[in-house]
Amino acid sequence: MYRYVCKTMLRRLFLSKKVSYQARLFSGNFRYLEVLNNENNVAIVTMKRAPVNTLNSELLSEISSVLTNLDETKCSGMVLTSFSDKVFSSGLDFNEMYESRPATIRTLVSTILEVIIKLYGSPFPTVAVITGHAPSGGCVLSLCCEYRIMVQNFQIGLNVVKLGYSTPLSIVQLMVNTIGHRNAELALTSGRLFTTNEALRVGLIDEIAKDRASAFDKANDFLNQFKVIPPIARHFTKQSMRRALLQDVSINGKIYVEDFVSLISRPKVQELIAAYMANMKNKKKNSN
Ligand SMILES: CCCCC/C=C\C/C=C\CC/C=C/CC(=O)SCCNC(=O)CCNC(=O)[C@H](O)C(C)(C)COP(=O)(O)OP(=O)(O)OC[C@H]1O[C@@H](n2cnc3c(N)ncnc32)[C@H](O)[C@@H]1OP(=O)(O)O
Repeated sequence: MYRYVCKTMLRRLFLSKKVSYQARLFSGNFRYLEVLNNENNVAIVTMKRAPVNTLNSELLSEISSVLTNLDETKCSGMVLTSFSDKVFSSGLDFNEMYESRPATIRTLVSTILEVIIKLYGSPFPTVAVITGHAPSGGCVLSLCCEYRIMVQNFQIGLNVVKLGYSTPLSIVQLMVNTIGHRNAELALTSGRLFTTNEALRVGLIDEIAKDRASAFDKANDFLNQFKVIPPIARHFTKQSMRRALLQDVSINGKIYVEDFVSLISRPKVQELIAAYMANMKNKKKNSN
């Protein structure tokens, strides 16, 4: 009873201030995400898994829940960003891929697949405000958004070949849809990470911002243009543009996941991941 009264009072308080009750409650419910609604009913979703927003199953599953909820509550738009001014996301968590049981890798991979489907196919407009490096899985998250604004002097790209595994077909397609076939082939086969300036030149991002605040201004400008567009017309047009990839993933998703799990589990790939992790640690030690 006491909990009910408190909840009702909180709800009235939030509604009276015209602040989204749902989104406000969200911010307390997640371990690795903060979700706030702005005055335009745009959800600002901030990843906050310190230090570098490594994408483990828990963070991904939180993103997935938020996406479902934003769809159900008909938000007007979403900005995906990072708490950090250095890293947007460092990609999938090696700790869930290295020396892990296939079931652990499977959970990780199917959860990112779930996020990809929901984010790429979301009815509301989406913007990635990339406040730092966005390698691999970090780049994938931003590619699923409709618009990418990146702060200067960082790197973004899909470096997965360097880890010894091939880029899954649908991820290749995401890249091709964004930067074209030729540029995608060159980038993916070499595992290239682009600087912010290079990323703009090739079309991997849409705008450069000098800092977080200016990136948010640009994100608002992007989202505001949709105020005069009927949402259904916008949504169907987005679906038409994205249908091929979404259909492929919903039909073949399970096969992609299993392929990825068996690829990651190969001893050679495990060795490469171990070497890559050791190299990261060494770099850090030498720079200290
Ligand atoms: C659509 C259908 C799809 C079907 C297929 C299904 C699924 C496929 C899905 C997606 C495909 C996309 C593939 C993704 C694979 C990956 O994402 S693998 C991860 C690749 N990531 C990287 O290569 C980046 C590695 N990290 C860095 O380069 C740097 O950390 C950084 C991001 C540039 C930041 O540097 P900074 O100096 O600030 O920090 P540190 O390097 O000191 O890092 C801090 C701390 O965090 C640890 N760490 C960093 N990254 C990871 C990681 N990815 N996993 C685990 N741990 C990580 C690092 O070791 C440090 O730890 P500490 O020394 O203990 O403090």
